[in-house]
Amino acid sequence: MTRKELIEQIRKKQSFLCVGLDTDINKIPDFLKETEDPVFEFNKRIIDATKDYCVAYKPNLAFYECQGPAGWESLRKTLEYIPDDIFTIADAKRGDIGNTSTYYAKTFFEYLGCDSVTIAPYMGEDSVTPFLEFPGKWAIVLALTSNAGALDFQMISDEKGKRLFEKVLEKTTRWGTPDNTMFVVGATRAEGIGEVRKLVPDHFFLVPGVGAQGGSLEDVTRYGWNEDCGLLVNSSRGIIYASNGADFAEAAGEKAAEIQRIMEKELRSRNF
Ligand SMILES: O=c1ccn([C@@H]2O[C@H](COP(=O)(O)O)[C@@H](O)[C@H]2O)c(=O)[nH]1
Repeated sequence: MTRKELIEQIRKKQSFLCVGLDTDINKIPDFLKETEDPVFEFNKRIIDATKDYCVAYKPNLAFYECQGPAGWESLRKTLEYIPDDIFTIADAKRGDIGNTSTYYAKTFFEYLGCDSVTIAPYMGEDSVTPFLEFPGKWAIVLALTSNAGALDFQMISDEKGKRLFEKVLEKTTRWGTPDNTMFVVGATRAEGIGEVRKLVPDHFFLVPGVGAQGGSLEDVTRYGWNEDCGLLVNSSRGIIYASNGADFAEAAGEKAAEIQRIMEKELRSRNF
């Protein structure tokens, strides 16, 4: 999906919500466990209930890979089921020597047909650029993450006071463009979102950390907004486990609709 198409979807749906498909087999309602593919059946119902309120889905690979070949099949079927006009993110946090990164890119972009994949940039240029060679596809590079451990490396400063996450932004913006690169910036660091926005005014941010991790949607919008919206805000557990009963899909739909209404207010107040 191109940037123009993504922005069109945000305008049309008045939403910049990404629903995280972190589908934990242990949290799936019992009645679905009797089906042939419980993870897919769960996701299918979540997608049916939430697709009108979101512009992106983000399956996190950990929840699928742990199931072996069956998990990969659940993931493949899920991605195939997601409507074509919704942006898909494989949250896989990949990146390796160039030759290997090319094959990761082929896996996510060609075999699974995802629009984007999350990238850990620690191995540098040749680990990231292979993901930028696929027209219409995106690399979503970890910049300032939402977890406590973000402080261990990302905030380390060099002798001039430049922090590691700033160096990541400076370098990666030279390798790609705002049409094929996004950055992960955690919602738990509202002031950090503002700092990143100043450094990269044009790029889209994937922002996890609202909902279960406590980040504020209003703060994310205040600090992260750019003239194209520039935000995809993810919530996983807060939506897909809004209820653990037979009404789980209905509850997920209600939660997604509630977030979309807040987003619509934010978008309209900026004449978007
Ligand atoms: O900085 C980061 C990067 C990725 N994540 C991932 O996003 C979701 C968040 O799930 P919630 O249930 O909404 O907390 C999950 O897949 C993480 O692995 C992140 O949280 N922070």
